[in-house]
Amino acid sequence: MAREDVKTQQENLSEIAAAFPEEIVHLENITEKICLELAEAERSVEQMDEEYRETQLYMAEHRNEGDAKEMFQSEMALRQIDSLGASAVVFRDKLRKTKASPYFARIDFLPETGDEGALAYYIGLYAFRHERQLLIIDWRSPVASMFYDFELGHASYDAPRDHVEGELVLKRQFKIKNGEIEFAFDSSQNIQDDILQQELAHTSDEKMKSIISTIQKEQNKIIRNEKAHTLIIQGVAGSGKTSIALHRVAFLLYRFRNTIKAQNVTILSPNKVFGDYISNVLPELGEEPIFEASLEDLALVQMEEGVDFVGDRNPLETEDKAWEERVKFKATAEFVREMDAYIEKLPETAFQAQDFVFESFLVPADWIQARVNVYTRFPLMQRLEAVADDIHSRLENEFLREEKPPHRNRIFIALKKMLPFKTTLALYKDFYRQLGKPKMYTPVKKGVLEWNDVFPYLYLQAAFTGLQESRLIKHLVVDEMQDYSPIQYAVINRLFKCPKTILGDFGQSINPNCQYTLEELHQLYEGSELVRLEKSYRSTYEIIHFAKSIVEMQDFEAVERHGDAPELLAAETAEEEIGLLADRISAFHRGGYNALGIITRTNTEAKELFDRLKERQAEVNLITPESKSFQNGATVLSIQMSKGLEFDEVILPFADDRTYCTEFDRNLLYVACTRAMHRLTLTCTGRPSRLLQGLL
Ligand SMILES: Nc1ncnc2c1ncn2[C@@H]1O[C@H](COP(=O)(O)OP(=O)(O)OP(=O)(O)O)[C@@H](O)[C@H]1O
Repeated sequence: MAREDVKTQQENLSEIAAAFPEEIVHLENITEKICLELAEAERSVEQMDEEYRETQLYMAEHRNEGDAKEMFQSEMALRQIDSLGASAVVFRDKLRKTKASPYFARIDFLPETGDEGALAYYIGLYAFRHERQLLIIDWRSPVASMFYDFELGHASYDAPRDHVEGELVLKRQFKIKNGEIEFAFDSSQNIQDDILQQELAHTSDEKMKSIISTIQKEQNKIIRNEKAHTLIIQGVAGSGKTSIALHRVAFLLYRFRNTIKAQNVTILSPNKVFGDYISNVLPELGEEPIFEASLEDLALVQMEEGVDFVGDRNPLETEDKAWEERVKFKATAEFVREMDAYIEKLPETAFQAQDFVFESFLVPADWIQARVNVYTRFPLMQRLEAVADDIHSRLENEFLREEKPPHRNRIFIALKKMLPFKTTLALYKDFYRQLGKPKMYTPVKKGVLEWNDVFPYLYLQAAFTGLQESRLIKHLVVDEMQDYSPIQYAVINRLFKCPKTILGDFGQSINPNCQYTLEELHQLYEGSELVRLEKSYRSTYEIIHFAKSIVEMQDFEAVERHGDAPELLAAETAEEEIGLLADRISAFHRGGYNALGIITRTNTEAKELFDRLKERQAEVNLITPESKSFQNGATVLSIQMSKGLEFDEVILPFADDRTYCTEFDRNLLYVACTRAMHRLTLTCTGRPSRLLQGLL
């Protein structure tokens, strides 16, 4: 550490000691107690380790003595020590973190009904108790909500069984690092915004981080909403939607800890890179990571044997009009209605009841059809199973007969023969035939579906043979909601009947073939709550102002954090533009930022640019749709792959009038520009895009 830094730190400490002497003492006291608990926790871990080793040794020494019962008991003991040991390690690690940074805020609250004066609450990532006294409260506790929701003066909170009113008489914020107070402010000094600014001014991290000390009031409302079965969050780029959704999961895991565990929550995210980028937030909040899946993962699990599919094509990279028509046709709410109408008629069209005859037994066709119609809640194949049982019981009850009725499986096989279409695939083809649009189904080859057929197929499969519904998942988070089509939502709703948090930004829709609207999505979830976030936290005021002008959006606010205005570098030739980019990449590596994103319109362009930059020895990475993780450094990637990510600095190459010229391209530019936190540069060869006219 440099001498000046040491001096500043010491000066800082003495300033805090002069302004808040009681806080220095309080921190010392609490640290002493944390150390006592930590020493105990460390002893407990060591003891478990020792017990585990001893039991293992004992088992190794006595294994050949042949006492199976004793070995079994030792095995069980080992498992129990292992599981207790794992909890002890988690507890110890939490205490270690608590020691380094025990709390970030203090509120003094005077309840209306209290007669003991104001109570001081210290708020931290984890609650901390010593000798049965609660010394730090969890940020998710009801009392802590007042820190986020109220200024000094009247305040209230909802405890599980009570609503408490009173007055906040003190609100203090801290930053404690390695057990030392780095700063402390009272909110009466109106410094809260400065703390948020400091957080936002940070250079980017490889993984998304938690925001518990600066959660804003409108965000807190969403995080703590426990009433909505489905909560839809429409928020502008950088408004903290993904952060909030993950903090909301942490809140739900805390609030409903007896019924929901991390393994009961899944997040549907656009790709593996994004999944990797957000994977640290919940562990940072002291919770286990949740399962991340993409639509492709879901399809792989559900798809019937013998049917395969290929990944999606990028609509920006294809000129295939017939394909475009197929995709557009299947991406509307009307298409779901067409499928529903077809499915409703399935019991009659996909099953043609005939008399069931076995030796002298006879069950008439109309009785069979009536039974099939009764089981409305089941897929057709399961209905046939149920009807096979019904027929079997009916025949068994014909007790006057000498003959035995046929085996139930034999009846089921006979019923299956009454299906004119034996497979979902055959039925799927018939659906388009009935619509008079057989060309809308164009498989890649026999048994291999195009991506646009995968979810319509699964929807039909749900009605014909059934899907494996998830009972394990009790909360589903859907990120980038604007990227899913109505039929995909229809299948998601079949698979996950649990409460959902659905978030995204319809302004960031980058698929010209899917024009689903927020209103349609809202209507799909009857009784859902829709909240809007209009303030962006990621980018500087200048970047937001620029992005907002591209999409001509009004309801879009920026935090007052200033930086350089976005700039446009125009080159005479393509070669010159690549040279400019290579220079910028070198300057980035010499500078203080961690992450630079060079964002192209398509994946093909990203690959080509990467190769050309490599030829010039530039130090860059490439993210493709197959990539699995996100790293700091300079990275070339497409707009599609940049969704949800952020970079200290963004360069948008090829911002010329041929590359970005349609109204739809405005959305693309908006997504790319709002990935930048601190700095944005556009480069082009020749005429700049008309969409940028007058903006730079
Ligand atoms: N209250 C806050 N305090 C500190 N940082 C915040 C806060 N809210 C959001 N941020 C930061 O703003 C950035 C954007 O957040 P996030 O990625 O969750 O936004 P988003 O709405 O999902 O963005 P996009 O739709 O553009 O992908 C992140 O760096 C996040 O940490």
